Amino acid sequence: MHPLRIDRLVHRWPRAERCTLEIGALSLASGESLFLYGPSGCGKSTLLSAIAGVVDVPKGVIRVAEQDLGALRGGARDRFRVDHIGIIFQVFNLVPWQSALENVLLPCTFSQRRRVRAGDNPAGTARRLLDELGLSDPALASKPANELSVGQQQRVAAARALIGKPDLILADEPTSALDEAAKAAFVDLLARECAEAGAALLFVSHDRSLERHFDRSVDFLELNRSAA
Ligand SMILES: Nc1ncnc2c1ncn2[C@@H]1O[C@H](COP(=O)(O)OP(=O)(O)OP(=O)(O)O)[C@@H](O)[C@H]1O
Repeated sequence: MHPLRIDRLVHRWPRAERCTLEIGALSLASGESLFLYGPSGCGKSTLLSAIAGVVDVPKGVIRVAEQDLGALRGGARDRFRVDHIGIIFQVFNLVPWQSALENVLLPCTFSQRRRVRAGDNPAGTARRLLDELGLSDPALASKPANELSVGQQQRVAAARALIGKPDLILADEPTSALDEAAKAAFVDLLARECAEAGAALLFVSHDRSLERHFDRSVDFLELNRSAA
């Protein structure tokens, strides 16, 4: 089973002069981590949005866990996304008034698959993930997300993406607010947690200093013919 397989993908934003994406092929094996690097504005976030099924692609096929996303519509696509994909956004998109623990458990409230895969005690699993990601203090787990530091919020977002073992984790430059040492530590931890959960990791960034933490790295401008 491939967590991700992309074939001849083309995407153009409305009113854009040219295509943002023209990608021949890209695939990820289970447990594999891929670092996709490229300059600001080259289309990395657009690619992740297409894989997450939040923007439509008029041409090409995106398969997540062997499911063709183009064959799913509306609610079915939304359910598929939360069942199979964990997403760490550039801005973490935490629910600000909910505690760190409640934020981590969110996918389990929307997805039965994630709830079952989180084990008999999803709250215990959430605490373990927070602990492994460096938020072991119970006082932090019960704090509202908007009272956490940026680095702490990032760890909550990573735990939320990982809970219930989705097949694929998409990470959109989640380290931009951190200093060099914290960045490296976070990426290392994230790659390890993904490998342990058997999830494939697609991490996009402009910062090549992070490259060494991943199994494979690809230059977005080479992958994407529209940049040529
Ligand atoms: N919702 C949108 N509507 C129209 N155009 C968009 C939209 N989102 C992005 N774009 C355009 O698509 C191109 C690629 O943007 P994208 O955000 O994918 O780049 P990126 O590589 O992720 O950049 P960054 O590293 O700065 O986040 C840009 O020219 C941008 O203006």
